[in-house]
Amino acid sequence: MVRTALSQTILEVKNITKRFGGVEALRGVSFSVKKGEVVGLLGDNGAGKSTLVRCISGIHSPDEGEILIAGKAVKLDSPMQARNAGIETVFQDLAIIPEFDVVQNLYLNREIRSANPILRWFGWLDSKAMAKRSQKSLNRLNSRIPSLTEKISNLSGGQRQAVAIARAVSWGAEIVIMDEPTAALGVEQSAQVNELIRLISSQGVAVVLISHNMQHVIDTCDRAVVLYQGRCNADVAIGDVDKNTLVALITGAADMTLAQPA
Ligand SMILES: Nc1ncnc2c1ncn2[C@@H]1O[C@H](COP(=O)(O)OP(=O)(O)OP(=O)(O)O)[C@@H](O)[C@H]1O
Repeated sequence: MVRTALSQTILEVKNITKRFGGVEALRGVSFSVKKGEVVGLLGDNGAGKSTLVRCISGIHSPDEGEILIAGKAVKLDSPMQARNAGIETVFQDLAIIPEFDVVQNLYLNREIRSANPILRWFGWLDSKAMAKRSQKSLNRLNSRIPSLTEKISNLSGGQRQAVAIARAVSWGAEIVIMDEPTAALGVEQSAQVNELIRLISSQGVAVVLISHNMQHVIDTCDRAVVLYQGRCNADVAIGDVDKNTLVALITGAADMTLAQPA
């Protein structure tokens, strides 16, 4: 599926190198993502995908290279700095608390405190405001979540993903990175998550998606960036490749480095 991405480049990763002792996990990786674009980040086990995502999320500091947001170089030395730069990452564990309800999870660590100074002093939260804004965020995503007061443990895997994605975009993220969002889901739930990814991209959010599922990549992404042994092996429009080519790029049987845009 190919959609017209908005033309402004929002994320640029330039020549990122990251070493762990003697292991060079990333060797001069560059790629960029436009507003509203969905880019698949592919690669075999150990290719460097998680390390790259961790550099963009402020968890690892690259040894070399730079990251630009909307054309400006940014220092992402902590997850908070990445968040402040408009980058949200939905990791596989989703970082949601099963015993908490939907609103509590959407506002986890960012609770709205009561407007009343006395109640505020006692640490009271503004539940009404959080519920109202949560409803708005979920409406924006055409949510199928039954109730805001539903405990996360009662939701399906796809609905949990939806809560994690809603939390990411409800804070105004311009770039959302997702690590294997459909890995643990069945066919129908995966399709719903894909729909959600397309929806946020149509609202201008740039999405970087780690996936090992080629059909998912073909169905959801505009472009694929393939890592092989820490290097960028290809940066291709999904319309220009088929599943077999993607697999060949991932295993290193093919290399489209020369075909990449300058
Ligand atoms: N904290 C670390 N310390 C040492 N080596 C690391 C560390 N993190 C990653 N590596 C190494 O860096 C390389 C890239 O690993 P990375 O986890 O980024 O790959 P990946 O593409 O995400 O793999 P997978 O699909 O299996 O998650 C591997 O050789 C890995 O062993």
